[in-house]
Amino acid sequence: ALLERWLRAHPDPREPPVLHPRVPFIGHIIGLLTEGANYYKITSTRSRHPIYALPMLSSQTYVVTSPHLANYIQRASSTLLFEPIILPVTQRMVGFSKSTLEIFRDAEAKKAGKPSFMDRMHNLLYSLMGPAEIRYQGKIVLDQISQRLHARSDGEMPLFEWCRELFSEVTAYAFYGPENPFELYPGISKEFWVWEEDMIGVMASPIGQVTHRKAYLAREKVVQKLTEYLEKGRGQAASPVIQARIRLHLDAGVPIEDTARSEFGMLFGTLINGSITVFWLLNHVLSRPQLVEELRAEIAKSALRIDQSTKTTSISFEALRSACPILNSVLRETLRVTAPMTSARFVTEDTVLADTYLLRANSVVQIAGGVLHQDEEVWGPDAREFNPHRFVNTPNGTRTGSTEAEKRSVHPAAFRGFGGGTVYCPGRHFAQIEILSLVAVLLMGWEFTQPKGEAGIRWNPPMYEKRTPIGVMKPLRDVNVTMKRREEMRGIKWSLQME
Ligand code: HEM
Repeated sequence: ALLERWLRAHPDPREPPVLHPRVPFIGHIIGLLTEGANYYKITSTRSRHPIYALPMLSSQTYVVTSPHLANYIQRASSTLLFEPIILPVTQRMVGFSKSTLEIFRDAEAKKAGKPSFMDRMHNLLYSLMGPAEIRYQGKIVLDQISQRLHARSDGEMPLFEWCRELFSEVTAYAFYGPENPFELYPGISKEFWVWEEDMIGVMASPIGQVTHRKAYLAREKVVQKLTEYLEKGRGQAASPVIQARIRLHLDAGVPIEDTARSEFGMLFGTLINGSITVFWLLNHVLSRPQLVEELRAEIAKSALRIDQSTKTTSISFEALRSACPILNSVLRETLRVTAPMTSARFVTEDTVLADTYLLRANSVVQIAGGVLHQDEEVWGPDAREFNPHRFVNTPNGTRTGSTEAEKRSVHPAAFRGFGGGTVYCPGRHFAQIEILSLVAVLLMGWEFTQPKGEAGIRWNPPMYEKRTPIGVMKPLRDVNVTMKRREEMRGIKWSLQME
């Protein structure tokens, strides 16, 4: 307490204002653990500064709530690093060994000024997942979605569970090939989501295998199947990006089991945010009948082709991307209201931000996406509402307001759905192919009505806002619907195309 008092009395005047916890040392840690993504909203209401410091034990976390400063954080990528944060987090998440962690840290290469293991991984992902490189994999995922929807019969279902199963299976197929564990062992997808449900518990507990046994065992089952996948050489049919990742690991001397654990971490990136986003997008659209009609008209006009001779209806992803502004806007708006991304970076040396704020070495700085996404200054008075047309004119979004001056384009760093700067999600092009195409075919081909015996569909479940902010927020309950082919689309064969 004395030390804390001394530190409080001697801050550098350039340091961001400090928001002291109500319980000394650990108050903010307790707040984050109990309030999750919500906690930054609570502290930002108390602080009201564009950047402030939350002291935690002997260190501190700076929280950024202005798009202008978020932009500076993105640009200071030589001293504000993702790697010192993501490596220990991934190790706790997937459980690889200490020796593998050292291979990933690659101190030798860094000392010699050569690209480290993580640099090479970063370059590999960004070079193999660009819009052009991802087209072949895009075609596979679209074929998979078409085939699986054809095989589906009408009936009742829990929408979130259905979305995540379908999305997990088609995505795993596109990344890991036809002999991926999700394809060979149908129960594995469920195991993956059992782990996801309690992954924070497994990560936070020093003895997760005892205290959060169910989730821990589920993870180990998936890892075991991924290890078998690698041992049997099934990765040879994987996408180019996965083949290159596997080669990079094995060439660097990472054991097969830890390579499998690293791929388990990749599944976290590829499956979770996308599945949850599809659910929320459908929820926001299907609960607004007028928006459903508007989107159907947009897709029918710009992206749908009907071949009467073969009774095939095709939807072109390229047209969805470039000629369906409302659909694209709805995707970004869905992320804006459900994704409180925090872009955490480790401050490796004292850094002065925007010529004004001093960030101390060995601290953490986070961009509070959840706060930024609800800021009325940034988005206008309807910041807390879902506005499907917000991103129609520009991908950065337009501020709502009553005068022309108020209706200005939003700062490009305010939308945090895919991060930004050097850690701009490399999977975003692929996610866009899957999500836009899946939603478009569901809207054109199916109706979602209330299940028998129920008074209506219970749309808009509450979001799991109190979870530690790791991605798009999950719904706290599922939404039951009856999914039925539209009369005018019966007997039609669907084909999702890239072009
Ligand atoms: C809707 C779907 C998705 C969302 C909302 C999303 C969101 C994000 C965000 C916000 C970040 C930045 C994290 C930060 O700044 O700290 C990120 C990074 C990342 N994402 Fe995604 N993502 C999605 C889909 C995917 C897919 C399909 C992949 C598959 C490859 C992927 C792989 C990654 C990876 C590997 C990183 C870390 C990049 C690096 O180390 O530089 N994501 N994602």
